[in-house]
Amino acid sequence: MVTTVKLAVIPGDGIGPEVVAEALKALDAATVDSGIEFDRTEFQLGAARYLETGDVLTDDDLAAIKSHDAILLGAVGGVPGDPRLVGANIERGLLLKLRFDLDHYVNLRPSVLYEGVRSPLAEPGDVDFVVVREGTEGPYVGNGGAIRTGTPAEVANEVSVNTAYGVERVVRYAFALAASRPRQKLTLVHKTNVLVFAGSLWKRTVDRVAEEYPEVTVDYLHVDAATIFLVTDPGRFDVIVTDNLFGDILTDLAGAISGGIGLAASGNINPDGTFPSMFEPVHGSAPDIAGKGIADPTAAIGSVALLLRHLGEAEAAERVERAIAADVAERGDRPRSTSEIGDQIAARIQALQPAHS
Ligand SMILES: NC(=O)C1=CN([C@@H]2O[C@H](COP(=O)(O)OP(=O)(O)OC[C@H]3O[C@@H](n4cnc5c(N)ncnc54)[C@H](O)[C@@H]3O)[C@@H](O)[C@H]2O)C=CC1
Ligand SMILES: CC(C)CC(=O)C(=O)O
Ligand SMILES: [Mg+2]
Repeated sequence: MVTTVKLAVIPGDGIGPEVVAEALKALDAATVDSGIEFDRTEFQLGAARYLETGDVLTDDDLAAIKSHDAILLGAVGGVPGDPRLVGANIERGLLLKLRFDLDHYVNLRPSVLYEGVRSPLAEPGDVDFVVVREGTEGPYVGNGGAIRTGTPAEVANEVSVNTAYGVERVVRYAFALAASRPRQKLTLVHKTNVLVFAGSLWKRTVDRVAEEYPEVTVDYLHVDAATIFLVTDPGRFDVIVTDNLFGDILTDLAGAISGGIGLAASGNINPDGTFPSMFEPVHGSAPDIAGKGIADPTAAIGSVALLLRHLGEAEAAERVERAIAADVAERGDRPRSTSEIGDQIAARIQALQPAHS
């Protein structure tokens, strides 16, 4: 019997469509002759659509996306500072709206330094950790405003929202993940010394849930110190749990130390299964390299592995991951185009036969 998965594909802007095309090659290669097939619908959303039509995300778009089983997204957003996009709020009105409305409260961002990949760190050691970034709260919720805008007396607020409900559910997810990994370690990253109200809620929640996981070693770092240790001793991290803003920043750094942002995959997960989860590279639309065919599609392909694992297709996910590991191990300094990398990873995926065949 073949299971059909309804997949919403949002290529987006800049390098988004370039890397999504390669991710779809990997998805096809991983699921050829398998028990799963993808019924794909493409949604043209992002800065380009906004400039053409004035729409960011209509109610019809949202309803249609919700009717799918999963989402694959490239990246959205134009050139930072483009005056035509001021006020359009593509990131908040599209990307964050999807994450919030589809209750993607876990933003899962693994970092592995694959063998053969060069890190900018002289002695990176064993880099293998996962950032569990809260995805629906924090300073990204749009709880703010400004007065006297444009005058010397302007005041702008952007208030971070942290609820007991929201913090507890992501902390519980992070503990369960830590308990399932060999090193069983969880690090809370926050700024409890200054952000005392939110910090206290996060710390108390971690301490309380920790009592249910005696096998998990719990550590705490202020976010500024965490940036030091990510660079000087990344091997100390296993699972990091943190808020939306800190997680956003730390995962670009994590991508950089693990060989580059072009390798960093992510999943916006709704663990309850009420809404479709969304898989995307950590990076943005990279307008500086868009259209040149030089974007690294590995992060988007890695996001396909996360998608497959989320759908319960562990064997196919593993083949994608093994193909990526084999590809990056042999990269060296040889320049390859986006499509060359995608073709070669897809060929490796196909060559790795399923264990049962
Ligand atoms: N999930 C999303 O859709 C995200 C969207 N954005 C949006 O993307 C636009 C550009 O944002 P930036 O801050 O410049 O971040 P960015 O991640 O797009 O680019 C930062 C740097 O990394 C490089 N880079 C990114 N992905 C790469 C890849 N796959 N291969 C090789 N190099 C890569 C870029 O060339 C650039 O030099 C903005 O409009 C921003 O709001 C930013 C982050 C995430
Ligand atoms: C709109 C931003 C929150 C996107 C981003 O930078 C991210 O999710 O990493
Ligand atoms: Mg980011």
